[in-house]
Amino acid sequence: MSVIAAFYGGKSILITGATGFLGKVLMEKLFRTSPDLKVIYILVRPKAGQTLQQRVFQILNSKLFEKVKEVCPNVHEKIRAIYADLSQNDFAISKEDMQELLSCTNIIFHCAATVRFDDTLRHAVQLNVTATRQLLLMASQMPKLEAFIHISTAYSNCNLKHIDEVIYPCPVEPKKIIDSLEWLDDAIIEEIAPKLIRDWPNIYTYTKALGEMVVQQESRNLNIAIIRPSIVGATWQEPFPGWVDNINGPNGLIIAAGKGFLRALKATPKAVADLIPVDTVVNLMLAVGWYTAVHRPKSTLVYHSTSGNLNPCNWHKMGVQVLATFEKIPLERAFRRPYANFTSNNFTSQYWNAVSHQAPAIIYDCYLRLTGRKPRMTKVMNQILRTASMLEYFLNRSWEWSTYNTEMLMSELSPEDQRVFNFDVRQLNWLEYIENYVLGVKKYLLKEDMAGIPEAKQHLKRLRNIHYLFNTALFLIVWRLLIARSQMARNVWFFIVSFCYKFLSYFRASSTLKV
Ligand SMILES: CCCCCCCCCCCCCCCCCCCCCCCCCCCC(=O)SCCNC(=O)CCNC(=O)[C@H](O)C(C)(C)COP(=O)(O)OP(=O)(O)OC[C@H]1O[C@@H](n2cnc3c(N)ncnc32)[C@H](O)[C@@H]1OP(=O)(O)O
Ligand SMILES: NC(=O)C1=CN([C@@H]2O[C@H](COP(=O)(O)OP(=O)(O)OC[C@H]3O[C@@H](n4cnc5c(N)ncnc54)[C@H](OP(=O)(O)O)[C@@H]3O)[C@@H](O)[C@H]2O)C=CC1
Repeated sequence: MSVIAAFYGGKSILITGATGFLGKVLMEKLFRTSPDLKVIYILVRPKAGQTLQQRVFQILNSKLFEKVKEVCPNVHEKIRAIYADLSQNDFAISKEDMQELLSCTNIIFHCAATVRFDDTLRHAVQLNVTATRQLLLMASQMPKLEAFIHISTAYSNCNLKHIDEVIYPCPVEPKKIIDSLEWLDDAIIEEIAPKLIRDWPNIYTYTKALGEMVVQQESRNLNIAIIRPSIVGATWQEPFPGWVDNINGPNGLIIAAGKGFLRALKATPKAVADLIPVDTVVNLMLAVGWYTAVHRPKSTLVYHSTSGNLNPCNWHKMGVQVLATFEKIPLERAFRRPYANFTSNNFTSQYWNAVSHQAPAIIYDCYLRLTGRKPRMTKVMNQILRTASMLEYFLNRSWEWSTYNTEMLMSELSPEDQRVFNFDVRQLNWLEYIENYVLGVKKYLLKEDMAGIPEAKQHLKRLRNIHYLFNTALFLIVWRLLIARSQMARNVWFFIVSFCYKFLSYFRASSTLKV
């Protein structure tokens, strides 16, 4: 019997960000391995015209939860969705709900955050810093609380090259920033933001660093741990390989590459691609929850959930495998054939952007205009290039994350727990993982049917023929223009034609002789 699974039995667990990528996989694993848990409270806001109940219904009826329904048929009775908006005072939770949360919660997993790189400083601080402080305040009033697990990011200190499992101080106190945002107006805040974030690449990583500092400062006598995942990718094994449901991080770029929009990336091929499967992160979270509650370490422990130092993969290997998978399993209705290059050189990158991205988009938009349709490709292309440029910082650098605490925890687990809550990334086979990942993007994110693969392959063949035809036509036009204008080009042309003629005459003569 798994000790960790048994630990969560009978527990009341509070999860923020349960409707997000990580939150959903966390809930799934909890229900599957500890079906006898008491209740999972989730803090949810209505979104996109859906009520809380509709959102929960949709999650429970998704493919991700198919196995859970077999193991825990009354799963819907064990989820209690509580109306909450983490950017509001007291999270806008009703008095009765707050009372229940305060008196019953045993474990907290704080996953909610804004993960947008370009959010406003005000909103990112509200969510990634102030909300964390508020939740810690709530936690301090929970008599039954055993552990508070805060999810940060491995990139919260990406201004450093070597990152240890410790909380680093930020140049400006989070409290000072929170206070000043109360009276500064939005225009001034956006003006001072670049000065505040200094050598952090974006508001997201900066506010996640502030969030960690808040955890350290407001920890009181709570049992707290921080988990720092790197780039969270599709599931590796559980509940099935390749599950993914949003376009963050690599996912959007994989789609853009598969559809033939993105054919070059400014990336350093040898830089470490520090991806970590979402189920590995979740297994670590659950193990940390157990360890923090049962062993009560004296200080707040930080755990890195990264792959680079234990089982490194670089962008070259990843890119090649992504393309190899698209050869076997192409995406439907591609714009161009998937083909791409990683370049770390500015000039080459700009050249590829002009030739491989912008020019085809403009040509296609001209074609749409000529056929009476609305041009849209330039807009799509600009959006993709903007996203790629936002991720560039992470594609051109490598970091070293130490993993002493994570390895220590692994050694503390029983063999059964090491199997059920496996977070040993050394066992990951990258080629297999990436293939399943790409397949998952096609099936679960784009909802493409596997029966459409022969047609998708046929479509790629047509695109290849169009490509050859276009290049030949372009060559002939350029050549024709050159011949009309330059004597040298004419001389070269006559030389080639007479050479071919002589070659053909010789070939015909020698074949006649043989007969
Ligand atoms: C030698 C070489 C040989 C071989 C070469 C082979 C080459 C193969 C080439 C390609 C193969 C691809 C291989 C995979 C490479 C993967 C690289 C992945 C890098 C990832 C680095 C991530 C680092 C993360 C570090 C931190 C990790 C974290 O802690 S957390 C979370 C990460 N957060 C995010 O990812 C959020 C990022 N997104 C944003 O901040 C915003 O979306 C934005 C600023 C990028 C855009 O904002 P905007 O308001 O303009 O747009 P939005 O409304 O959000 O969306 C508009 C449309 O854009 C689409 N979109 C959004 N995000 C992406 C995306 N990531 N990729 C693609 N498209 C995206 C979105 O769908 C919208 O579309 P429409 O709805 O149609 O308008
Ligand atoms: N994905 C990644 O690559 C990585 C993620 N992380 C960290 O993991 C955690 C989870 O990330 P991930 O699941 O990918 O992110 P998602 O964007 O998928 O999920 C974010 C969650 O936060 C919730 N949320 C956001 N704003 C509010 C609000 N005002 N009130 C209530 N809930 C809100 C969202 O709810 P709603 O559905 O209503 O929007 C959603 O459930 C984050 O802390 C992130 O920093 C760390 C490293 C990498």
